Amino acid sequence: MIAKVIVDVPTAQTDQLYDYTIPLEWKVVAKPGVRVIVPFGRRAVQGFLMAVVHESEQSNLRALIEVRDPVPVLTEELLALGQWLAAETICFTATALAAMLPAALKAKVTQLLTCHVERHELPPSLQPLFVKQCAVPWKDVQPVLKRDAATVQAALVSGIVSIDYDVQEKGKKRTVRQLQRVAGNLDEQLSLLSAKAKKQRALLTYVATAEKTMPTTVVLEQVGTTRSVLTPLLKQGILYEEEMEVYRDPLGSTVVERSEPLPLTAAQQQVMDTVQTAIVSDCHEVMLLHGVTGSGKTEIYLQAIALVLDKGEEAIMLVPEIALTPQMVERFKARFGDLVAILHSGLSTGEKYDEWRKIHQGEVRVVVGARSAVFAPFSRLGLIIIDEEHEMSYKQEENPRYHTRDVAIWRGVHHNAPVILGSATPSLESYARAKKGVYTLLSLQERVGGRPLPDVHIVDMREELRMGNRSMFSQALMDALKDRLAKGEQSVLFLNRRGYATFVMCRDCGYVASCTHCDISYTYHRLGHALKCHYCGDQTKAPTVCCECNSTHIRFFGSGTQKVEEELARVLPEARVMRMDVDTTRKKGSHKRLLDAFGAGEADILLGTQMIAKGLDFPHITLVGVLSADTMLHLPDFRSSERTFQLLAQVAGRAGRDVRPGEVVVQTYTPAHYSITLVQQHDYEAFFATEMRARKQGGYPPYYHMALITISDTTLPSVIQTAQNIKRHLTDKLARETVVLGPVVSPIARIKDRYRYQCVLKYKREPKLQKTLFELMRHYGQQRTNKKLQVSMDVCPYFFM
Ligand SMILES: Nc1ncnc2c1ncn2[C@@H]1O[C@H](COP(=O)(O)OP(=O)(O)OP(=O)(O)O)[C@@H](O)[C@H]1O
Ligand SMILES: [Zn+2]
Repeated sequence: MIAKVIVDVPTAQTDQLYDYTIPLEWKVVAKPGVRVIVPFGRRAVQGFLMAVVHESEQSNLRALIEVRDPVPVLTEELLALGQWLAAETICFTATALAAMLPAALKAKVTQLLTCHVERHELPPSLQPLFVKQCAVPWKDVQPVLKRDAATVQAALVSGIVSIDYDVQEKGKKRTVRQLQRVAGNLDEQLSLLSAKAKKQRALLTYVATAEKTMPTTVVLEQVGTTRSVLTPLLKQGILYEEEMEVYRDPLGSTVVERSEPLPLTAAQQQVMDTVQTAIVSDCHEVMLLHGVTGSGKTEIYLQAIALVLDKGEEAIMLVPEIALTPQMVERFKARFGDLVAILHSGLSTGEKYDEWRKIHQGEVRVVVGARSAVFAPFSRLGLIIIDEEHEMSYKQEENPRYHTRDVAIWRGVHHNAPVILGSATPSLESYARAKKGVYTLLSLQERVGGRPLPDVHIVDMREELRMGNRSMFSQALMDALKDRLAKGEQSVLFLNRRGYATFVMCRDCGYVASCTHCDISYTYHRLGHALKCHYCGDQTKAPTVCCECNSTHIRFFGSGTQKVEEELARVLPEARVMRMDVDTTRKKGSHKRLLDAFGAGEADILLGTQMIAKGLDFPHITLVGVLSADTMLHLPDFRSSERTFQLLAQVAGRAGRDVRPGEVVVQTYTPAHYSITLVQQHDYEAFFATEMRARKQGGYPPYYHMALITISDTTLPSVIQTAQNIKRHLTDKLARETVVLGPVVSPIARIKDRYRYQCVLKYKREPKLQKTLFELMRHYGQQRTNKKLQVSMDVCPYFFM
């Protein structure tokens, strides 16, 4: 038997499969999808076992050293997906495969495989091993295996013994000892005990009559006794303890009340009919659900998932990281209870591993999660939903640089399962595809219950300044806030920034404090009076004198959430303000605590960043204020208008979701920009048309494809040299119609002491793209002379910085 292995070595020549013989002791576990340790050159490296075959064309095969998993961690489907992903995104297959696993499995430490006794019918050759304990390291079984392989295999196949990771492994699995009674008649067992041993009798009776097995500690507590009473019962073999795995529960002890499906509105029902047909007919189809904010998209997701579960299949529900609010999670837990696993970056490595294991072992059938949950190892996938499909966080910004939408569609095709993309403001790419009929377009034009979309007022901040108002709040916003305070209604203030001030500048010489390792200005944080670099994390004390001219006129520009909070306290001292940003939600569970408190009416104004733009569904919010709508509009990125429109529409969507109508005040310095005026008119169609014209004119997606190649190195001349070589190579190899822009210096010219240059490709059709980029990757990945050089490639770039 020969194992075909992809080794996890970034400098491997190609994504070639290397062949290894499988030693006898690993045969039972060496299946496609397990991680293995193999000899590679003079080292032992990790790899993925891709296939087991009978013959090899390679000569002088070496044996694999070890198998790391008792059962495959990747299904055959995911192995194939990994190969596709590597080719599509120009990265090594091993990198793509590793991206599908939870962090706990990415650690390089060797996990100990253990052999457990499951039933007391051990074959004689195995008995000596298990006299004292019911689990032994797998390596102890190997000598037996060499002598008597058939018996061991039979014991594994019939489930008398099983192989698993070492349960004691720290941080990976959590276990408790549970108390159980050996089978048999309770009265007979009681008769074995002395009549005077009242505590022992009580304990035994309790265990015998309890409805379910419980941890030993709980039983002892319930019976009101101690371990000393238990010990004799264990010795006599009437009770025994078993190590049981317990999952860490990310929701903690919160009890979620069950919810029932709501009767759908006519518009929802119409959408649901199409979705249902797709689900029932087992056909792959991509549906784009364009539904305005508050139109009841989530209820459709819930009912679609219920249909899939009825069919005995599984569903993946993807939400942007930032929208994965406790509110959202609870809606799914409330409907599907323990059938749901949750995956997001707020979980600890251990919690993520537990949630992943529930999926892997088939204990749950729905996963609600951020980007990487698209790789959930389900085998009977019936539906994938991507909520807020336009969100940038669906694009991974490190290798493999995939877009979640593409992966979801690949899996949908593989499983003959529908994919639903949902958004109030679909990405231009998706909407264009829906208009062309590539996706099925479904739409919900109105809010549930016929509630109106909020009135949007645009305030020209230049005008405010001219009238002498220099504060960060316009008169209109101030009046509206006061009005809500008087009525006891809630408001949301949205600021597209965090920190206290965006940058620190000397008013005399204009010097701006910036990071010494990155060409980016520092952000001032009031806590600790510190300057932080948001790129490399560098931190320093805020200056009191300018380091250029020694002036003391240092000013903190911009307005972060902290500064707005202070300002609010000054101008509206009676208002109870709650601030929600990265700094106030760092602690685990704080996100939920803040939102619960706001929902319970403990604050009048919720002030926050992106974090509050999405998914919030609070009935008492009647006012939304956007402090500065332009922050994103002027970024050097062709998608900046689209992002501005999407974000404003989302934030506005938080207002007036219940009986009382909502109002939105948008403060801006560019009131005439179509991204802003069309939000006021709630006109996505018009925005789409206008923006599509701009894209066509500029030669941008969805009319053209783009690819971004970023070159970075520690010295400027070598970056420029390499960038020019790359440009030449691309121009030589690619079609004449393909435009190769650059090399130019990247918008952020230096990060972590590395200089950065970029080339941008624009093309309609470029059959040689993959091949050419792989050549570059291999060439520069191998150049050992200069380890500092990095060339990164992104074939669907979302960040051009
Ligand atoms: N059929 C229905 N009957 C009554 N209420 C409903 C119905 N469908 C949805 N709702 C309620 O309407 C509100 C808005 O629905 P939901 O949050 O699903 O909208 P959404 O389209 O997902 O919004 P957003 O995109 O803004 O997050 C919720 O409070 C929800 O419980
Ligand atoms: Zn820095």
